Amino acid sequence: ALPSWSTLLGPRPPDWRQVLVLGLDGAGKSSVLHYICSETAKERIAPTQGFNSARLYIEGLEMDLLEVGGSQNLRAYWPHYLSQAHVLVFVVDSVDRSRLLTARQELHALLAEEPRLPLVVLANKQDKSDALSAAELHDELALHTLSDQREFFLLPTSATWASLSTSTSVLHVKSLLVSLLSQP
Ligand SMILES: Nc1nc2c(ncn2[C@@H]2O[C@H](COP(=O)(O)OP(=O)(O)OP(=O)(O)O)[C@@H](O)[C@H]2O)c(=O)[nH]1
Ligand SMILES: [Mg+2]
Repeated sequence: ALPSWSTLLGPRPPDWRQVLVLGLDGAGKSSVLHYICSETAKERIAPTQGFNSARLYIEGLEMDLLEVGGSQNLRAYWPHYLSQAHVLVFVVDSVDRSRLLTARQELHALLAEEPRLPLVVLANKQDKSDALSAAELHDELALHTLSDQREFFLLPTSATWASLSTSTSVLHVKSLLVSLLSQP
């Protein structure tokens, strides 16, 4: 087994929170992270080969956002990070109909391991004209089967610079994370 964080670096500060960001390759995880952490235009975002992380200090919290890449060979690593996460953000490409079933299976496999981990599903790429709506994704991802015990949110998002000032801005995700993680 890998050594735990506390073995390596001592105990986490009490205001430390980890946001685990997962989802299939190309869903938009790195883009979401980028626009949550920096409101600057970015032309190209490369596929994540391993991990991608960012730290935010916000409203008294030290929030680490950890993305594990979504390509098939990296998905095997996903479950390893669940136990230290305070919330799971699962990003879905709302246009990628052919892989919705895969996304659903991967998501439910993760949820089965952590019955109480709060979940935020992002119906991403809402700026595209053929995007499924959040309500359609709710059905396709079988989110009605989630237990009442789990805190759960589903947000329509667009992780693009042009969308930062719109109703699907990822800045709403940032606010949601702050309010979720500020709870004692
Ligand atoms: N139009 C549009 N494009 C997006 C959006 N989010 C991401 N993209 C694009 O989709 C592609 C993949 O985005 P990434 O952020 O790299 O996806 P990822 O989930 O990090 O993928 P991996 O790192 O390979 O697992 C990039 O070309 C992004 O610019 C969105 O909301 N709208
Ligand atoms: Mg990425």
